[in-house]
Amino acid sequence: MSQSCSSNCGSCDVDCDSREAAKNDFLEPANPNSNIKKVIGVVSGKGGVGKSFITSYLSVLFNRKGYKTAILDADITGPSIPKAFGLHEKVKATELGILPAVTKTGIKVISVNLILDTEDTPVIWRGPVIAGTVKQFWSQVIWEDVDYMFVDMPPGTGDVPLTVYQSLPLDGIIIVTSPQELVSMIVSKAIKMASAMNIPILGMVENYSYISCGNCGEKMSLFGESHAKEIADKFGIKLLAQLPMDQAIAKAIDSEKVEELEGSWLDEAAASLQKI
Ligand SMILES: Nc1ncnc2c1ncn2[C@@H]1O[C@H](COP(=O)(O)OP(=O)(O)OP(=O)(O)O)[C@@H](O)[C@H]1O
Repeated sequence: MSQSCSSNCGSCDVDCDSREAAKNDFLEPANPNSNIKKVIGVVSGKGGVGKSFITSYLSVLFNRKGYKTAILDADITGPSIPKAFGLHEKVKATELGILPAVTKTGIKVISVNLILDTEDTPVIWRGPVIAGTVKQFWSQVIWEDVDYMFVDMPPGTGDVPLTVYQSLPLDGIIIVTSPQELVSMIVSKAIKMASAMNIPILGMVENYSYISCGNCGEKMSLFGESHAKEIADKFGIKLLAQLPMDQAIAKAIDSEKVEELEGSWLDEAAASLQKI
């Protein structure tokens, strides 16, 4: 702590014990029966860039490596994780807490769609209720023996990402983007929000970077020249991967078989994230 500390972290940028204590004030306690080693948030500046696919496939890769893996779907109004894994049964609860669903290969999942009466029931809840649900997914679910948890965040920089940043002990986030998004200020906002909250940014993933010609294999950019590297360099962030728009990906998600998908697109990203 600096000698001139006023205990007001909002007006000071020194990274000291006092700031760490202030940050921990908002942390939601995990269920007493949980044991979670690492928590990685997956965020995007806007919707539809493939954040849920990246969350799902990273989990699949970590699970294949032998890590006990889990997904907390914090995208309450647009949950797409259960469908990618073909999970449709409601989760059960005991007096100790909620038991997460388990996918065919053993990935633990919680999502609002595993709780609602029907999957097409819209979530018409106000912000604080949505944020409260995310906290409950952390504190009331029994996350027994998890090496890596991936949190699929709602897009944008609103109330729920803020709640996740404050309530969950994130080890870091990755930012998913697409070439067209980069021409706007949106990615910068997401990066700046995480920095303002002192959340480490582990890297950036650009989805829909190109398509490969089925005949000659030539890579074609659909949305013009990528600025991913430029943005990553500007903020001193690692560009972890650039993924193509690939029919096999869309097909695996649509047929609820993301666990059967084979592709090396995120291998290097996963190897880098393993080091945190
Ligand atoms: N690289 C890709 N190639 C082909 N299809 C993809 C790719 N990435 C994602 N998709 C498909 O695009 C759609 C949107 O992806 P996804 O749900 O992951 O986006 P999102 O960013 O999580 O959206 P939201 O923020 O609205 O939840 C899905 O149907 C998914 O299967």
